[in-house]
This record gives sequence, structure tokens and C-alpha cells, in this order.
Amino acid sequence: MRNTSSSTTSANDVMMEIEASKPQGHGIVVGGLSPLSETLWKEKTNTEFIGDVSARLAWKDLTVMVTLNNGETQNVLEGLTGYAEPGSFTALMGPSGSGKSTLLDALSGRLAANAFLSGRILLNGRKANLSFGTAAYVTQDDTLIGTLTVRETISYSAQLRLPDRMPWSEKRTLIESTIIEMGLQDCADTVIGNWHLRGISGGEKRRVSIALEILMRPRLLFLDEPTSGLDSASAFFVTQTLRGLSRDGRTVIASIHQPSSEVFELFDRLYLLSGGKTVYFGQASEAYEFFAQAGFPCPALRNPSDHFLRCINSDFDKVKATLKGSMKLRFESNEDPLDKTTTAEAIRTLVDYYRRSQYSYSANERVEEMSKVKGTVLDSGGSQASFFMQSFTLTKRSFVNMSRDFGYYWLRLVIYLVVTICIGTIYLNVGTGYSSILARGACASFVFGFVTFMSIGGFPSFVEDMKVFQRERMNGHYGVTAFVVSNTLSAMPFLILITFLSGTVCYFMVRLHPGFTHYLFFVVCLYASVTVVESLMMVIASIVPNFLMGIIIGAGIQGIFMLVSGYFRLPNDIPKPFWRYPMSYLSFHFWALQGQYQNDLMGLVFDNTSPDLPKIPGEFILEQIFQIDLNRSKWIDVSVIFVMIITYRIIFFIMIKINEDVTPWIRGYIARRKMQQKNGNQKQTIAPYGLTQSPSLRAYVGNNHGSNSNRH
Ligand SMILES: Nc1ncnc2c1ncn2[C@@H]1O[C@H](COP(=O)(O)OP(=O)(O)OP(=O)(O)O)[C@@H](O)[C@H]1O
Repeated sequence: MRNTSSSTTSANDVMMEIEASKPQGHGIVVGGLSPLSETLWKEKTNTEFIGDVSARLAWKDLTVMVTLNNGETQNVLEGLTGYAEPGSFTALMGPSGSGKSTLLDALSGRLAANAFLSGRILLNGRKANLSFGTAAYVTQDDTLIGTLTVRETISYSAQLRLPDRMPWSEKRTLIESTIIEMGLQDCADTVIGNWHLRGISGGEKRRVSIALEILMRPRLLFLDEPTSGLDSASAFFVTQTLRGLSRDGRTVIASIHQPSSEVFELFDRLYLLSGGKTVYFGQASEAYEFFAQAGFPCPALRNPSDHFLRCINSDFDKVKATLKGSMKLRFESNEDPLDKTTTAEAIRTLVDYYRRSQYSYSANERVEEMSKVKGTVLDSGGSQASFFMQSFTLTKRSFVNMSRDFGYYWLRLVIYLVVTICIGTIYLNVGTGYSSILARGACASFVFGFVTFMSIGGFPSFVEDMKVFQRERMNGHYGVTAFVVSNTLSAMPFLILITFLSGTVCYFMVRLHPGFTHYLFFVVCLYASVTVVESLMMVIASIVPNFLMGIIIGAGIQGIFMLVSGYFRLPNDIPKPFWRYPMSYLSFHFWALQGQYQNDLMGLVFDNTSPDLPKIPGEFILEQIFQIDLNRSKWIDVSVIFVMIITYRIIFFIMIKINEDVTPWIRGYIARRKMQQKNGNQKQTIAPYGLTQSPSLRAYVGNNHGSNSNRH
């Protein structure tokens, strides 16, 4: 790993400039802190503020309850209290399932739909919504666009968020320094990788995810297991970078699994969780003493962080029991306090000890102080790029991705061509014989029914896009409108190419109605029909983000639409009211077929059943056989499909907005009701801890006894 200090400085200079130019506080600036509070803060945190944009996060009595499949509820987090300050790096540690991710999700406002939160979370002494850019969050999953290189990924992200007026040279400095900071120079021009492209390693993906969030030097940064999948040198390097970021006055909170002793030494504060309860919160350097005081001193030659996790991981009880049953335990030693007790018992003791300790008391005190100091209302630190820049960059990025991903459109183009060649050969030169009347109808209904149906093949790629969108949106990288606009524009060239090529093959092999405008109508109508399926699938993806369920639902809806299209049952025979109104009118197949039948048959004359009988005009067939309203122009039919495209896109936009704005409000309301029901008038009373502990603790508890018991 190369030295990064110079690049860090230049990147920070650039970001400081941007921050200085940003308006803060939405007009409710309280001037940061009062002079007295500010002095107090500086004394206590030993930190200089960056202007007035530092992020001081405090949480009190945080409880998260989840509803399980069987309808029962379970507390995943119970009464957690803690804080994170500018200039400090707070590490969350605990065994698997202890609630680390849930705590990060709760703090960053991203809990799952079945999780309910109670307690207080304050940013600079105020309630705040930390999603959509106020805080950056690197989640456990690396949702990245597989076809882009590392440098492209970071560059697009920079263009999406940095101000338009910032010169490209400065943006480039920031991009390159971030690449260096995350040690990604060697793989900067390698693609991320997907199902058909071998790309960078899992550890490098992790570092790209972190790079995307530290790019904008967020004031408050959450990271869920940033060092997972990294070797010890990379883990140290990444942790060191995060610590460096915090030293610039940023607030960094990260959950970390099994850190090495070198990594552990980089933590300022440690939050130890077990079973959703606080085992320890305080200076990382004091955890050693805490465990010793609580009766679980770290044995010599054991890494302290391993010891802490060993003490609070109840799975060790099961491991021990299994080993005892099968062979003699070799690692027993008189030094290890855990040999004399079960881990479950150790956890109970530690949790209980912490609740009565000076550490818990100081945490509560500090949280109270922080709650009283009303600081700046931080604006969303998300994108500073204009709407046009966001839309342009997203369109470009999406277009590049679609053109490089073989599965997105190229494969579909091949399949479309194969299928339309098959249609062409089956209906080859269909002519105007008597039997061609039904053949033309069947051909049109197959093209507008089945060929458009094949568009759902793009749904998996679209779900991947949605995952990237959700990650970026939650971190405030861009707006919903920019995403909807860009998605529509970037797909357009591919859809035009696919529908015009396959439509042309089909049209000229079958020899449908001669004439350019007839041909144009056919391909435009095919384009509109394929696009409407894509738009419908976007709506489904916003409601059901699972690709298997999405495809099943999408296929079902299209099957129903096909049934009422007027081919399988003639329009006047479709049962009223439901199937005829509204279903057949909601079906894009209905409009496409009405238009295409007119387009194809009007003006043609067909043979009768026998040469002696008079020829049949197309208009007669349209009215009497296909039951088409000839007073309505075919161009109106195709316009209705375009209106449907716009409507689906608007519904997609509304669904995202509902998820973002209305759902949290409803969940908040339900949470309050559930919590009230569950807690009732329950009161927790905790007796002061016995004064048989360490002298320092005894003195402390003695001095603070009154306030301590009140606190609980
Ligand atoms: N939305 C939810 N619905 C049901 N159970 C949940 C939900 N969220 C969390 N849990 C449960 O809460 C516990 C804590 O989960 P969480 O993911 O926070 O743990 P963790 O400490 O981050 O684990 P890991 O280190 O393995 O990622 C787990 O048992 C998990 O199954």
C-alpha cells in the first residue's frame, strides 16, 4: 500500500472548499453552538469544528422490535444509549446476530419494513432524518455496476454529486486521491465484474464501496463491516483511512468483525453488543480494564478484541459442549475466566455490570449534554450537481452499462431476431387469400402478444439497476426524477434498435400491408408495446424487488392483458363489466391490436371462399369480423400506448416517493402503537451495583450514587 497523506490533503482541501461554499441549516442555523458550549465541546472532544457542519450523533434508549413471520414480536436491540462525536472513530463489535447492522440501520434511518424503532436519535441535538444524504452509509452488500471499471465507477459517482461549476481537473484530483486512499490503483482500470465478466476481488469491491462514500468526505459516515473480506494488511489500511477521515472532524461509526490487535488500536470508542444489549460503550483503550473489573480479565497472550468477543459470543457454549462430548478440551487454562462459567452467564454479568458502571453513567451524561446543545441543522450532504448533470450522467452511465452487458439488450436482440425470422417463415408472403384474413390476425396477435412479452427477460438486469439505485438514493446521490428520466432515455436507443430490426424482418417477410406509413406504424406500435412492458416491469420492480416474484407477477399481468386484447375473445364478446371495462381498456395489447388490424387490413381486398363470390374489402372484415371501431384512427390507438408508458413511469415515480416519504411515517405510527402496547407501564429499576469492585469504580459509584439510580 502506498503512502496516501499528500493525496488525502489535496482531496480534503477540495472538499473543504465545497463545504465552505454550501449553505447550511435551511435558515435555522443556531450558529453552531453558543460560545460557552463550544468551548466546552472543544475541551471535551478535543476537536475543532469544520465551520459549523460537524455531526454529533446521540442515541438514547434505542429499542428495535421486529415482527416475525408468525406474528410474534422480538426485540433485536434493547435500550441502547451511546453517542458518536466529530473527530472520533467508533467501532461496533459483537458476535454475529448481536444487532450491529440493526443499530447502524436504526441510526441511519434504514430499518426493514417489519422493524419498529423507539427511543431518541439526535443529530446536533435535533431529530433528523439521516437517510438521503445527511449521512453516508456503506452497507454490507457491494451493489455496484459490474460492467464499469473502478475508475469509471468513482468518476460517474463524482459527476453525479460534485457541483457542475467545479472544474474537471479538481474533480479528477478528488477521484484519483480517493482511488489512492483506498489502495485501488492497481485495479483502477479493471471492471467490477458480473455473471459473465470476471472482475475485481471481493475485498476490492468492498474498498470501492467505501471509496464511493468517502469521495464526498461525509460529515457522518456509517460502515457495516468495511473490513470483511479484506486481508489483515488491507483491513489495517482501510481502518487507518477511516480513522484519518475522522481526524478531519468527521464522525465515523463502523461495525467490525474480529479485528486484529493493530486494527483494534485504531478505534477511539468501542460499542460492544451481545444479543441486542450493550456490553460495553466507552474508550476502546479502557475496555481491557472494564473486562478485568467485571471479572473477565484478558489472559496473557490473547488479543484483547478476541477476548472480548470470546466472552460475549454465546455460540461458544455450544462449541464447548460439542467438544467436551467428543474430545478433551485442550485449550482450558486456569488463566481463562471463561473456563469457570458459561458464556451466557458471562454475558449476563457483563451487561448487568455495564448498566451500573461508570461507563454507562458517563455515556448517559454525555448523551444528555449532547441533547441539550442545539447545533446546526445539517443539510442533506448528498448531491450538489444540478438536475441536468445528474440526468445526463445517469443516462450516460446507464447507456454504457446496457451496451456492455450482453444480457441486458444484446441477447434480447438476438432472440427477437430469431423469433421474428421464425414468424416470417411461418407466415411468409401471407397474401390476400381467404385464409390470410385469420393468418394476419394471428400474426399480429403473436407479435404484439408474445414478442412484447419477451421484454420481461430484461427484468433481472433491471432489478440489479434498482439495487444500485436504492443504495445511491439512500445516500442522496441523486433524485428520483433524474433516475426515471435517465432510465427512459438510456433504454430508448436499444429498444428502437431491437423493435425496428425485428419489426422490419417480420414486416417484409410476411409482406404485411405495403407502404411506408404502414410499415412505420407497425414498428412504432411494436416499439411502444415493448416500452410499455418495460415501464410496467419498472412499476413491479418498485413494489416487488425480487426478480423471480417480479417475473411471475409481470407474466401474470401480461397474460390477463392478452386474454382481453380482442383476439382470443372478440371485443363485443368480452364479458362486461369487469373484463370489458376496465380490463380490456387497460390492456396495451387491446390498443396495439386495434391499431395494427386497421393498419394492415384497411384498403386491402381479400378473396372470398370461392372465386365466384365477390371479394371481401378489408373494412368489412375489420368491422364485422374483428369488431374494430373504424371511426377511431389507428394513430389514436398507438397514442394511448404512449400515454400508458408515461402513466407507468409516473406510477413508478409515485411508488418510490411513497416508499420514501409515506411508509416511514406509517411505520413510525405503528411502532409507537406497538411499543406502547408491549411496554405498558413497565418500569425498569436497577439497583446500584455492589461496592465490591475496583477501587476506582467503587469511588465513582459512591460519588454518583444518587444521580446514577435516578438515571435508571
Ligand atoms: N427485519 C428483521 N426481521 C427479523 N429479524 C431481524 C430483522 N432484522 C434483524 N433481525 C434479527 O436480529 C438479529 C440481529 O441482526 P443483525 O443483522 O443486526 O446482526 P449483526 O450483528 O449485524 O450480524 P452479522 O455480524 O452476522 O451481520 C438477528 O438474529 C436477525 O435475524
